[in-house]
Amino acid sequence: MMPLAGQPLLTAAGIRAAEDAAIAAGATVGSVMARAGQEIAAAVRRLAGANAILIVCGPGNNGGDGYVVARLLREAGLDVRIAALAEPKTDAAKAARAGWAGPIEPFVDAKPAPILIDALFGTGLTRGLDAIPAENGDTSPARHPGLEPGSRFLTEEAAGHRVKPGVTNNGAESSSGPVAPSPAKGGAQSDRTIDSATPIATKLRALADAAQLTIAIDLPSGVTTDDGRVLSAIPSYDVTLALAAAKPSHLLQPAARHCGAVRILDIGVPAASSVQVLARPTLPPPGPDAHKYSRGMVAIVAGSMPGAARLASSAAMRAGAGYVLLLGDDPAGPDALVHKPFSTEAIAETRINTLLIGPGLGRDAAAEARLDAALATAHPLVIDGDALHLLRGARLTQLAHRDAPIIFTPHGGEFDALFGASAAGKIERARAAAAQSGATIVFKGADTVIAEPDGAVRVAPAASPWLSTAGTGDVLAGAIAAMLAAGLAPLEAAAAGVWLHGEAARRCGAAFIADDLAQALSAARAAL
Ligand SMILES: NC(=O)C1=CN([C@@H]2O[C@H](COP(=O)(O)OP(=O)(O)OC[C@H]3O[C@@H](n4cnc5c(N)ncnc54)[C@H](O)[C@@H]3O)[C@@H](O)[C@H]2O)[C@H](O)CC1
Ligand SMILES: [K+]
Repeated sequence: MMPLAGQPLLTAAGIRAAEDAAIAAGATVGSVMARAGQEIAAAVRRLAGANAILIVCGPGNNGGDGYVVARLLREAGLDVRIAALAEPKTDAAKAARAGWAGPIEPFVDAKPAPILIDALFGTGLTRGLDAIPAENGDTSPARHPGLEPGSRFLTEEAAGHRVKPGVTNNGAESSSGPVAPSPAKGGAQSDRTIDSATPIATKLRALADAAQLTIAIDLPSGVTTDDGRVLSAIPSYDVTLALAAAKPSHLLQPAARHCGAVRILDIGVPAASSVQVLARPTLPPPGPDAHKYSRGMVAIVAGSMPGAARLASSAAMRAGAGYVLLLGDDPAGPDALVHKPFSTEAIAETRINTLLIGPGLGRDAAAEARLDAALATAHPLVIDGDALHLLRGARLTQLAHRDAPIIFTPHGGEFDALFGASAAGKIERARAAAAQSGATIVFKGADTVIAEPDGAVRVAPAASPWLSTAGTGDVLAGAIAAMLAAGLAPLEAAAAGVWLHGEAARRCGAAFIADDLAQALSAARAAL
């Protein structure tokens, strides 16, 4: 089982191409499924201990994986039952089904077990779960008033989320040794009678609620593969075992929160992609000949809200910049922070390695003048906050003519204002914005996506939700500016800044403030 960091992210089409390449090299779908089954069964045995297992199988190859796993676990002496949504449709799934000697329960009538394994749908899911007619059960509108197959998806909000303590998306659970079943969960829910006439997602939630450990094979059934959408009111799993490679929906919200801890299983299908999970950066400490300018000089343009620029300055210093210059009228900040009034001469200082503009800049005429002066320099730029709002239109087009790197750090609102709102996935949107602007885009959020104009992408696993407090974006901008000033390429600088920011947040624990976060960057940097 591999953790996510640094791994390629493959779309449904990408994983099909990888599988085709493996088949061209001598594998068969059946041999790949057999290997997948072995890897999943080994992982389940480590996670589930000796507890009884229910595997729910769908009609495609995800269901096929389920049949193989069931056979292997039963051969290993475990108490395994299968409930099927429909007969297998693919040759490989039919062969896997034929290898299962035990009974098969109809999905709608399945009784829960302490361990639930979801093998209903994987990368082949095309619509919401409740739109799928169950062949072994009746989900017709006549039995389910209001359920029109193909026309009604339950909403996420309707689901309510089952949250289990101690399991995080980036892997807090042990990868060896059985997972001790949690104490009986929510008695009322565990004991409730499962109505065999409910739609698929409702039934799946009931089975999950009654289980002590839930494991999704490849993806939680009911999420898309490529863009993080949740199509039905599905449960949140404890563990998702990703086959061959991680998929974007393992990291993109809201799907990611349904995955639990994601582990990748090597099933002999090599995977490569320019879209990758954010990796821990390699940032060597300063060498013996280092001096303040060789470590990088960051200049930060202040504006009408000086606190934001100070936070960014503090972050740049503690992320490792050798010299931080605050250009504005605010004399406050640590003694190590150099202050100068803003002027076109001061901003043109040739020793500046990176100029950061936006935190607390304001949107008035003075702010516009400072932004135009910043854009007129030849410095590498990090553009955040208010400066992104002022960038719309002609200024954005002019940027394409600059030689030095530019990094934009928009949150969702700033991204929409700059590039337009869209229902497309976050990776696709960030890539298009990077290609259009020529800038490296750090599209912030619970699932930060970094995109380069050449199409390279890094996706960050979920960081601490406590980052949702004022000023943390200013800290991120400062950290990224320090990385760019140190000479890292824009993608690496953005990735390192995002990683340091997430690590600093982890170290801060709960209810921290942005000042604490900036302080914690020193320790995050020291951990590398
Ligand atoms: N990645 C690999 O190399 C391997 C992956 N394997 C597993 O196979 C699935 C993908 O299998 P596939 O058969 O393509 O798709 P699914 O099993 O996810 O389901 C497709 C199945 O379901 C039907 N369907 C989909 N959506 C709907 C809907 N809304 N309504 C009705 N029916 C629907 C569709 O028509 C198909 O019949 C992957 O995730 C892995 O788990 C293999 O092990 C091989 C190696
Ligand atoms: K699944």
